[in-house]
Amino acid sequence: MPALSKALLAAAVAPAAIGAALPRSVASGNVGPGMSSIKTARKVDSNAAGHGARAFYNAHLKFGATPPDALVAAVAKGSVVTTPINSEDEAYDAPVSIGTPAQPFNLDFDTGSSDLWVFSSLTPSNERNGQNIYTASRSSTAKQLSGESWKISYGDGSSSSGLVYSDVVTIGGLTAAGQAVEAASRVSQSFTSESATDGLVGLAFSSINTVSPDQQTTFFDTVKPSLASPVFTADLKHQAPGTYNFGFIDKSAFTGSITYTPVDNSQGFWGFTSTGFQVGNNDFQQESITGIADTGTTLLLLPDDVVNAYYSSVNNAQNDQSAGGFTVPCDTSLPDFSFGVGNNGAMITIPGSLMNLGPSGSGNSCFGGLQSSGTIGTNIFGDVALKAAFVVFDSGSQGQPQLGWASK
Ligand SMILES: Cc1noc(C)c1CN(C)Cc1cc2n(n1)CCN(c1cc(N)ncn1)C2
Repeated sequence: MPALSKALLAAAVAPAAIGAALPRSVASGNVGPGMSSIKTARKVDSNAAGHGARAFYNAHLKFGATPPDALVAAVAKGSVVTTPINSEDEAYDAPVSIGTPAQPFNLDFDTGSSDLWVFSSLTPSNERNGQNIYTASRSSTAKQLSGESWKISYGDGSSSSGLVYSDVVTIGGLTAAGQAVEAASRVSQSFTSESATDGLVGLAFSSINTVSPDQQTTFFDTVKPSLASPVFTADLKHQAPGTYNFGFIDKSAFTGSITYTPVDNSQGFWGFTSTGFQVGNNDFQQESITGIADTGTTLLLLPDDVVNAYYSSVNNAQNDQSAGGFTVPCDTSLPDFSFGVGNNGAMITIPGSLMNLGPSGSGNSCFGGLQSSGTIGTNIFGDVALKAAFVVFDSGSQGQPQLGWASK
């Protein structure tokens, strides 16, 4: 390409690029000598209604301007408290309202699945155990998606299935109108027994939502266009309330800096590769450990070599098949476990105290928080790992999805 036209092309692109970054009023006055402006047709996409507001809002922040109130209101953010369902931090529930008038639920936010499902008036009474139930006929905004159904099974063998409605879903002040609400017409025993949990909010990628024949979007994907930033964060705590935030990063919630690492979402999960591990103050062991960030799994499930390295440093630890895995003496102080993230040497350290999940149910031994990922087919960074970190689930603020990890 001859030099002149290359320069013109560069000049032609520059104002358009600057215009895209700045509020329109500034961009149109920005055409100077040797520059030209390109009128772009504004593509109106009803699904992306929030994109313009988000770009305008971010342009204000980028140039140190205070966004007008109306603009702040137009870019949504949400924040909801999440609480362990028991003293072993087996899962974390958060309050969710569905329908008009609002029907309240406590749902397990699960970054390892992508269905929002609830116990319902369709769930047989012998499969209920005090859970709140969704009754679509009592919601003026509920509409059944006719011909649609769902069926899901989880890594631990539990499962549920049912019919599908669209309704209004509100989490932490964020409202998703027309969200797919999957009403359970059956649930497996382990859900029946879990009286504290009324269902799940799937926060993995919508590509693995199970509604058929028309796959539905997760709550996060439904509200994403209106968010100030296409992210949510998980700040889980040990035996204490934590927080899920949507649309923003709370800089007061973590220490140091956030280290980002690319996400492989080809399987629908928040997949990433850890750079290795460290037991206590031993040397860091470089080892690519590919797995998923999964708030719906209680444990940290890693390869056998990692698990053996950890428990070989614990006196009287044993792989007790009657307990279902590695156990430790309950009065033992356990070594910390660290795993590497990103390519700058950053590590997340799980204190030894969080590596003990309490009585194993056999003898006076306690169940280890780190267990073998063995035959699962992937490693799983579940709650034992996630509660030691502030985790950013970023679906694309920089283009491709990424996970951010910070200590706290
Ligand atoms: C197990 C379990 N996890 O939290 C709780 C609560 C339990 C046990 N509880 C009695 C019942 C139960 C079983 C499951 N859940 N709840 C949550 C979803 N499950 C997942 C999600 C996911 N991403 N990966 C694997 N299973 C299985």
